[in-house]
Amino acid sequence: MRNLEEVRKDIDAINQEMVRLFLRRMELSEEVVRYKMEHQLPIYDKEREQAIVEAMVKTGDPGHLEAYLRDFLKALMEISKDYQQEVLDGEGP
Ligand SMILES: O=C(O)C(=O)C[C@]1(C(=O)O)C=C[C@@H](O)C=C1
Repeated sequence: MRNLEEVRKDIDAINQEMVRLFLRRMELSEEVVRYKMEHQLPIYDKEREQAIVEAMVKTGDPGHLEAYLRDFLKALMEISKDYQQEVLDGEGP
């Protein structure tokens, strides 16, 4: 078994990548909501969310971690929608 410090180093590296990707995803989410505002479309798109989760479960092949992957993706989209609502309300950048 590897020691705690080594494993934490790997987690730190993953966190760095994830933060970069998360912030990029949020930028794209803002782009989407600005499009939606212009075209009078609702923030919430149930079909799109379901399609994302199913596609990621299929390609990610998470095995026994499937429920956690589903929770992770749903949490990401909740955060994305919160941000979109903020932009819509005019509180965004
Ligand atoms: O694809 C969209 O329509 C988005 O607004 C993006 C996004 C997401 O964060 O993935 C957010 C809200 C929608 O309910 C679906 C997906």
